[in-house]
Amino acid sequence: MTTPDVPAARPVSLRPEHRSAAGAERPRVTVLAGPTAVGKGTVSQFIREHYPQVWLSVSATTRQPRPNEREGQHYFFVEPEHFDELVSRDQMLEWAVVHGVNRYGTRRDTVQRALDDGQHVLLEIDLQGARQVRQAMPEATFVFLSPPNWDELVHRLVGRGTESPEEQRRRLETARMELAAEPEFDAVVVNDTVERAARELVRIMGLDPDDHL
Ligand SMILES: Nc1nc2c(ncn2[C@@H]2O[C@H](COP(=O)(O)OP(=O)(O)O)[C@@H](O)[C@H]2O)c(=O)[nH]1
Ligand SMILES: Nc1ncnc2c1ncn2[C@@H]1O[C@H](COP(=O)(O)OP(=O)(O)O)[C@@H](O)[C@H]1O
Repeated sequence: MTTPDVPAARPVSLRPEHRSAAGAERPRVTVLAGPTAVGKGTVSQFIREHYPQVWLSVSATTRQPRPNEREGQHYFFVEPEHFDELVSRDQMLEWAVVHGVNRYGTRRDTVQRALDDGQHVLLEIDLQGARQVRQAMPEATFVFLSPPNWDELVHRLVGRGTESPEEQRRRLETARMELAAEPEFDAVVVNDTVERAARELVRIMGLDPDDHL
């Protein structure tokens, strides 16, 4: 995990109308973070399929697409030069180098547009990005997705089979650090089963988990 040398994140505006009716203090932006392979992508995908009332941000990344991934659906796959340009033009709400090589970031304008449209925004990002959003938007809700236990996390990482043993070791080292950051978050959701975790997350967002497709 590398901390990028970026200036303090500039906020998108969170006006009163960006807060839900459930409470004046409940913001419409929720950040979901957690260690590698805990199931962030899986829970996010469940929410994408079942809760269209949630606007799930699509990140830009410099990494190569995996065979099952679609441009604009999982990520916007961009060249490193394009990513540089987005950063230098201050178009990233947050960004980070994740797992040592690739950059990932959230575009400020798309988040702003979703908020202006009255949507409930969910950002699935890494810990470094969550900390940047915390600076930019302290009113947002920060949710940590946690594994039932360490062995299950290892099992999920190995079972996914997308990383070499060397890369798995590296990610597990990072995961230990990430797990230690749990107290920084407003809420912890244990990803025991995908549906239960997704429902809990939706409830934390101030939405009705029974209101789904
Ligand atoms: N900071 C930041 N992290 C992101 C963003 N999008 C994805 N990530 C994180 O990047 C990491 C790698 O994601 P990915 O390449 O899909 O690999 P995987 O999560 O290990 O399957 C995960 O921890 C994501 O949460 C983003 O826009 N900003
Ligand atoms: N609740 C769960 N129970 C069992 N396996 C899960 C669960 N959530 C995710 N997985 C599996 O764990 C692996 C890692 O999930 P993924 O969503 O890729 O993690 P992340 O995005 O956090 O890196 C995948 O193989 C996925 O199918």
